[in-house]
Amino acid sequence: MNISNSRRIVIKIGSALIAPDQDGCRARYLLTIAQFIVRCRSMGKEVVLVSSGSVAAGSHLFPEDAKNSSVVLKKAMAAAGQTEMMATWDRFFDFPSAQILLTHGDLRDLERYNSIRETIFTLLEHGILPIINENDAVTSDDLKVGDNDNLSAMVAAAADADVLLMCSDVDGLYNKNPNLHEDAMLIQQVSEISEDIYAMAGCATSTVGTGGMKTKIEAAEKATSHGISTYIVNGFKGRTFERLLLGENPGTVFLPYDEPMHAQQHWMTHTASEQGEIVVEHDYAEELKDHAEPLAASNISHVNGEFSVGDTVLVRTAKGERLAKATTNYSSCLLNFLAEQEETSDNGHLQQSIGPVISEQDIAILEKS
Ligand SMILES: Nc1ncnc2c1ncn2[C@@H]1O[C@H](COP(=O)(O)OP(=O)(O)O)[C@@H](O)[C@H]1O
Ligand SMILES: N[C@@H](CCC(=O)OP(=O)(O)O)C(=O)O
Repeated sequence: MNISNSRRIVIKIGSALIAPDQDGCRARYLLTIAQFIVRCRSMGKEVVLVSSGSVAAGSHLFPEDAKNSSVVLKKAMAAAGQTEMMATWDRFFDFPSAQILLTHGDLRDLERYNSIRETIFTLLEHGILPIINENDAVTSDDLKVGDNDNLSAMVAAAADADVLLMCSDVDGLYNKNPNLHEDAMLIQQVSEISEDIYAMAGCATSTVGTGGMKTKIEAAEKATSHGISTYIVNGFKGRTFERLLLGENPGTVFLPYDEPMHAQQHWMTHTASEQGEIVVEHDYAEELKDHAEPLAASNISHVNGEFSVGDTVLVRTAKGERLAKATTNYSSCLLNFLAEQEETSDNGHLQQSIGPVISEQDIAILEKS
């Protein structure tokens, strides 16, 4: 899938394109990108924008010595910069745009995730451009995605997009950081995201970027496993967008999986985070390596952490091997109670009397890492 034959595109814009001088938003690069969005829409494609840059855009409103800033100041910069960024985007368009600010706390909760999907679909249906960013002003370590590359991949999956386009400050993925190595070579196509691909990725070298190439590869893995073709391209160059409209690849393309995951399995694997762990007996672990099997209470060795009915849990072996993520039908409290009864009283049959702790369709088997 390329831009010319795509139906729904998520475009992610890095901070350096929004605020290249780190003193507020600049139109220098955004104008070309906005024109690209207008062209895509006039070709009948639906576009969702994931825009970074609120911190970079807001930093000039704070004293110079605050720039190497504390987390609290960064949140304040994000809150102030977000309005400036939205106003800048809005100036370029003669159609309405809408702001959606998200945290990982929102995306990993299935009810809120579905509500986000509905909002995106309704906006698109009415010709409104959704502009999404992490809600940096309210996040904590526990709640945040932390970088907009991974956020854009989660959004692309939620929006049922067929292309994810990450616009950065380099031409694509190189075999090593091109800003540090003159002989670095551009990788034009990645058909499988292996450890070797991750090994090529370094950190961000700009003062405004977050995550560098590592988070872009993580994002590509999330998106391609959902069947979404993923591009990393240079947003500084106008030619990038002309080539994309011609159906060409001006940067690096990551090919989608031949057999993408089902939506719920994808959400569990790549978006939901585990609330606790269920450690399973050896025989069940062996079966799970082959195929998803309902988990009976008697297959459980013990549980770790606190979780409620409907939460996502990690299923692992006693040795720590990560086997699957799954939705649990019982709380940790009830499972601990049953285990206690099994050990201390004649009520061991209680374990047999309940239904599966995890149902077959609620298991997402994890690839071996
Ligand atoms: N193998 C690599 N190929 C390309 N860029 C790399 C690589 N390793 C590290 N980088 C760095 O990643 C940066 C892009 O990431 P980042 O600064 O987070 O951009 P953005 O703001 O677009 O998300 C590049 O400017 C470069 O310094
Ligand atoms: N949410 C942050 C952006 C975080 C981020 O991932 O930045 P970038 O690496 O420039 O895409 C902000 O708006 O400043």
